[in-house]
Parts: sequence; C-alpha cells; structure tokens
Amino acid sequence: MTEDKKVDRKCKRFAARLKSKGISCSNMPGPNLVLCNVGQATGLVKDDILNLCNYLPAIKLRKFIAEKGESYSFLVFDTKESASVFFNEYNGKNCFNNGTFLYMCYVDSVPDTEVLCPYSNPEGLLLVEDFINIDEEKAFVDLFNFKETNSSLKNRQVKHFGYEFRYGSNDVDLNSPLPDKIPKECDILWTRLKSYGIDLDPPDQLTVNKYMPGQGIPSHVDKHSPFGPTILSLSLGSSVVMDWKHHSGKSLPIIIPARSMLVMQGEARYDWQHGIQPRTWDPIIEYTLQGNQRVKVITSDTTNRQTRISLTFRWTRSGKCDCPYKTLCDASNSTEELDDAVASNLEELHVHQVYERIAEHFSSTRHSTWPRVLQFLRQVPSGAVLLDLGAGNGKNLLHRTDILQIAGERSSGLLNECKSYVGEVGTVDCVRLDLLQAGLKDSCADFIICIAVIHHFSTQSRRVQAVATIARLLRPGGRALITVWAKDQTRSNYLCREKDKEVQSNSTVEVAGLTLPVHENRTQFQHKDLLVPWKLRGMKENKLADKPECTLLRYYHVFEEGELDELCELSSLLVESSFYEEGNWCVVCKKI
Ligand SMILES: O=C(O)CCC(=O)C(=O)O
Ligand SMILES: [Fe+2]
Ligand SMILES: [Zn+2]
Repeated sequence: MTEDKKVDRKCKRFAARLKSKGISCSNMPGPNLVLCNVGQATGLVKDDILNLCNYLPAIKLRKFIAEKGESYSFLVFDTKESASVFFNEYNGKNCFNNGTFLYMCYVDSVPDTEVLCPYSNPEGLLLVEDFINIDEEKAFVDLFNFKETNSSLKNRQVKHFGYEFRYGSNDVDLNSPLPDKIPKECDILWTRLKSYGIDLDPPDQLTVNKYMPGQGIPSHVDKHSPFGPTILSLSLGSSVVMDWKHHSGKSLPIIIPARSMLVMQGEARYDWQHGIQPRTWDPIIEYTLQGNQRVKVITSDTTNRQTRISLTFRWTRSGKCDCPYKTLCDASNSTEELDDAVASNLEELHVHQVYERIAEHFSSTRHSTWPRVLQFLRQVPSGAVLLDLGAGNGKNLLHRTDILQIAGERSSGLLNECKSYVGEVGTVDCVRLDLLQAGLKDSCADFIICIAVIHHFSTQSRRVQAVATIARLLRPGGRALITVWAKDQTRSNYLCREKDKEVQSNSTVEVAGLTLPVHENRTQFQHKDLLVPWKLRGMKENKLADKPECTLLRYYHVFEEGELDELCELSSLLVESSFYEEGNWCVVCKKI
C-alpha cells in the first residue's frame, strides 16, 4: 500500500470515531479542518499549531478551537484554499518535536464556542485601567514578589499584612494584629483614588495573592461581617479574566488588566461572587452590537496568562453586617428570629422528613459508639434506668441485661432500625418520642444520653426547651451526657486533609422565608445555621447502591464553645465536665 493510502485509511478510521461524537467529516475541501488526534486532552500546545501555520505564510488562520477534555481540535481558515494548503502540507506528517503524526479531515461545521453575555458590569464595580504606570507596577512587584510564605494554598500563594486572613472562617482575628502593617508604599493608591471620586481612609488589611499560570481562586464573596463596604484589588504582572456570578443566574466574565484597580462596592461587594478559573489561558473577549445593545463575545481565541500578583485591600470591622443584600450575607441567615411555627416547619422539612427518607442508609453508616459515650455508659450501675433520647438506630445501646434501657426516637424509620437491632441487645424498650413533647413521666431516668440531637433545633428557645426536657426526665442527682456538632471543626478528622481547604461556593436555599447556606462537606463551617447535604444511596440486597439517588439537606445549628454549657445552666443542670471530641461539644451534667 502506498503511503498516501495508509494515511487515507487512518483518517477514515478517525472520521468514524469522530462521527460518534457528532462531528461529520467531509470529502469536500472547505475552510474548516478537524485535527483528529491533537486536542486539549493530548497535552496540546496551541503555539505548536500556530507555528505550523506560520511556516505557510500565504494562509490565514481565523480561529483555533480546542474544547475542554477532547483529543481533537478545529482550525478555521479564511478560505478553502488556505485549508487545503495546510492539509496537503501536514496531513499524515510528523509535525511536532515529540514525533506525533498529525491526521486531519475537512468538516462542514465547527462547534459554536462563542458565548454572548451582557456588556454591563455589576452595579458598584469600578475598574480603573492603567491606575498605576509600568514603573510603579515594577516597584510593587519588587515589594511583594515573595519567594516563600507562611501560608500556601493549593491554588496560589498568599501573604497577609495588618491582619492574617483566616481561610477556615474567612475572617480575621481582630485580637491578633500582625507585626507587618500595610507598607507605606501603598499610600499613593488612596490618594490617587480620590481623583476618581473615591475618598477612603487607608485600609488596615492586605492580602497579596500570587497566581502562577494555571492557578486561580474559587468563586466567593468576601465575607460581609468582618470587612467594610469597599474591597480593592490592584493587579500586577498579568491580565486575567475574573468571573462574576449573581444568585439570579447572571454570569459575567470581566477582563482585569495588569496595572488596573478594581473597586468593589454596593452590589458588586455584597451581592455578587467573584472568582478566577484555574487555567493557563483566558479567552479573548470582544464586543459587538446585538440590536442596539452592546454585548460581550467570549471568543474561542485565547491568550496565555503570566504570573499575576494581586493586592486585595480590606477594611476590618466588628459586629454583624447590616447590609441590605441578604442572600450572601453571613449575618442574615440566622434562624434566631423565626417564630415557633416557622421553626417547627423548617425542622419538619429539613430534619424529620429527611431522617425518614434516609433512615436505612443512615443506619447502615452508623455502627461504632464514640469512646466518651462508652465511658459514660459503662459507669451506669446495675438496676439503673437509662434513657437514650434520639437513639437513632440504637448503636449506643449496651449489651447489658442488668439495667433498663429506653430508646426514644422521633423518626419512625430509625425507630424500626433500632427495633431490629435491639433484639440482639437485651432489655430495651423502644418508644417514639419527640423531645419537645415527650410523654414520659418526670424524673423517670437515672441516666440520659442525648447524642447529636440538640443541634437539629432551629431556635434558641427550642433548644432550651429540648434541654429542659432532659432536665425534667432526670431524677434529682441523675446525670446526662449531651453532645452537639461544634462550629469549629479544625480539631477533628472531619475536615479534608488539605489544610485550609477553601470554600468553593456560596450556595444557598430559600426555606421558611430564610436564605440558608448549604454547607460544603468536609470544610470548616462558615455559618451557625446551615443545611448539610446527605447523598442518599439506595440499598440493594443489604448493600449500598453505587450511585447516590439524590441529595437531601439536613438543618443544623452548630455550636460555639460554651454554648451547650449555657443551655444546660438555663435548665438548672450542673455542668460537671465539658469537652470537645471529634468535632463535637460534649457535656456531662447533673440534675440538682
Ligand atoms: O486576585 C484577585 O484580584 C482577587 C482576590 C480576591 O478575591 C480575594 O483575595 O478575596
Ligand atoms: Fe475576593
Ligand atoms: Zn452583609
């Protein structure tokens, strides 16, 4: 077989494979080519392709399209003559230094990768281009281009001045200012901003971000309560596309050039999220008219990023944010003001109904008794009455016949799980029971455990009532062990191993007229009242199904240190010991 025929056959095989991806190759020469075996997924370097074109000066390439994750790419030439010059020169040839033979076909059409989006910027966003000149940029780069930092995130390097930005809680500790204040070289910035009508006192906190090409920052809003109404970002070294997202669904990419100053106030500061995608390139964005509206065109052409350093200046503050933008505001999603009927409805939807649905799956994941619970249970003397309030599947019930155990559980699904387990245990009564309406007699128990329950009540008054029930059911002198989830997870294994894992998103759900944040599993809690996803898996022959069926959201109020102790004291329970174990606050208390 001749060489040409071999190449031809190879191309036909590629064409058949591409057809299954909806790409139809053509025998008729036209201006478009598909490169069958080079694409983003093959580690393609766009410049290598452009170089091939540059060797053929008579041809003109309009567009190069490499879709994410694909092993092919497209070339769009100005004419079919240009395309055929390229085709005849390179098809089936060893074109790259790494020995790759390039195979290509003509195609009728290429994917439409151009995306239109509105021209306007978020309200309150001001981008001042050329805010500093090249000499000033160089001076700032020299000042801040650190080699080593104390904190290095996965995505970029950071350094702080004035106050350290704490990545778990996304705030600062006002009680521990840093010895390094914002360098005085920055003072020209506030003076200059005045000439743009922005009159500010000097900020007191600076985060320097250094991004290598390929690095970025997850989409976020700078937390409201710890910082004031203006955030500044000065860009050095490289332009970048910053993506802006509004909770209404609006999404805007904005080119942030080097030497520009970004001023975020109003909606842009409080109601939009911003982020930078971790990639080595950015799309080139052009402008066009659609009707009489100016719109942005995100083209499939790209530019390569360079190292970028940004200076984010903030003004620290204390107290709860009082902005009028509620969706992303950390101060607005507290359930504290809810009236009781609404709180009860929230718990019905996001606690009770969820446990009913996940009972079997939940139970299959809960087996071991925590060490401190075991320690408490072991000291229960013979003949005692022990109440387990919120017993779940009964995993904390002891294999003891010398005490009377009563397992109380609100969820009938879990109570069934508990009943089938209890058969193995000994003398246990299982009762359906709601902590706010417990029908049991006063002072009926010598000992009570209430493990991971109280955090499901959504207002302080309901939590007080729940703990008051524990106090009522205990006989004088009786003891209880109560545990709840702690807001601080930094001392537990719950967090992702990666230190300072950044929060990826700020998703929220409207419930009971409130905007509740949805927690991202294995990250530090950002809020006190939140929804925690449970990925529900079905069961097949006593084994978990491979794929989650759906995600359900459980409501939690996570506790600060001392908060549980306070609840106990409100119910005249004497706190004998109080400790932190595996992400939980725990107390042992005694009824007086
Ligand atoms: O790099 C930037 O310009 C943005 C940095 C940022 O958003 C932040 O530090 O909060
Ligand atoms: Fe930010
Ligand atoms: Zn706010």
